[in-house]
Amino acid sequence: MGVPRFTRPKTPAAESPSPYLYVANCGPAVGLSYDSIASVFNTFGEVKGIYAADESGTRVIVSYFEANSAQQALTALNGKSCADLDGRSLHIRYSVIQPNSEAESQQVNEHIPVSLMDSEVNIPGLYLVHDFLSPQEEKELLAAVDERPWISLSKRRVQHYGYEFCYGTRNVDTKLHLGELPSFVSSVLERISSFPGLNSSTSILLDQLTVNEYPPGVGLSPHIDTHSAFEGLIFSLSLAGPCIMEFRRYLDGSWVPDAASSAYTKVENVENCSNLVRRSLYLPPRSILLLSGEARYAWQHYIPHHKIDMVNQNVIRRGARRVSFTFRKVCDFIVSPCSTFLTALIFNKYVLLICMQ
Ligand SMILES: O=C(O)CCC(=O)C(=O)O
Ligand SMILES: [Fe+2]
Repeated sequence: MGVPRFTRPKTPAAESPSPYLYVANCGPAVGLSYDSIASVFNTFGEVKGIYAADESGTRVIVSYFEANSAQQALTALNGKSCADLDGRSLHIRYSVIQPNSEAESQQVNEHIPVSLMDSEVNIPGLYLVHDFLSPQEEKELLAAVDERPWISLSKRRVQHYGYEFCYGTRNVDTKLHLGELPSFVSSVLERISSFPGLNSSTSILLDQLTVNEYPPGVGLSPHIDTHSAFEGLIFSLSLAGPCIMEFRRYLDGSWVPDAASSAYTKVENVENCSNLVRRSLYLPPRSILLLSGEARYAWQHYIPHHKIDMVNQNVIRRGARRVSFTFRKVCDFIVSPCSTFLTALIFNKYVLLICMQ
């Protein structure tokens, strides 16, 4: 957060000396840790930071305090084999700061530590259960959806069961019931009904399923599932490939009703990151995630658009595809932010409105 965004200059003319270097053939995906890169570049002057130049894991930005240090490093290291970096030949150019909007569209993010366990993420209401399915059950579920028609969105494919989710309104048409959830998810629903962590008296009724298929490098934009469309428990089963899911929440400030979605959104610009908290969780295949309470209502969740994820010091490839099954319960009545069916809950400093049964 708050880290400047850099890129490779588009034209050689833009390559005037700067304190920032774009270094190719260098990074965690080729076995070089940020620490080892920093120790080599530190010999030419004080390094301010090393950042991923993109999601490849093979290109980094080395940011110096002084342009002079960058110049020395470039002269000494460019195109030569570097003994302290496994003998790799680095390809180095000056880098430029990217305009914000461009950086945002590429979603070049500063890495945040990735948690493996729900308890490390420390978000109330978020639960992750590993190995919720066996490899055989995973195979059968994938085969079942692959036999059914997919709907192609611009970057991923989806299937809807129970009720169709409309991406334009981020809502469901409750009058258009597509039928019961398919029999191939019966055993999953049964296992969900005794989900660990939930109070045994909590009845778990789920009547909407969205299956998402993500090709490598495709993620999901930050969102909170529409408060008025779905009830309080959202289960997401991960199949085929892994990913990381990130969560973000504003620490303070006011939340306002969003007329289009009936969700609550924060007014300030997301790029003003000073009051934004982010967490990251690794979702392996066959795991299931539950978003409830604060995790469901207050935190946005999203999947960064990466082909590889850095999970601590390990490079994890996304795989040929990731397929998720998201189970939700559609709210039985239409609510608006002013509805008498709304009640206010206070989570930390801000107010959220949720629909009551
Ligand atoms: O793919 C996932 O695990 C999450 C999908 C999701 O957040 C959604 O459909 O709202
Ligand atoms: Fe979601």
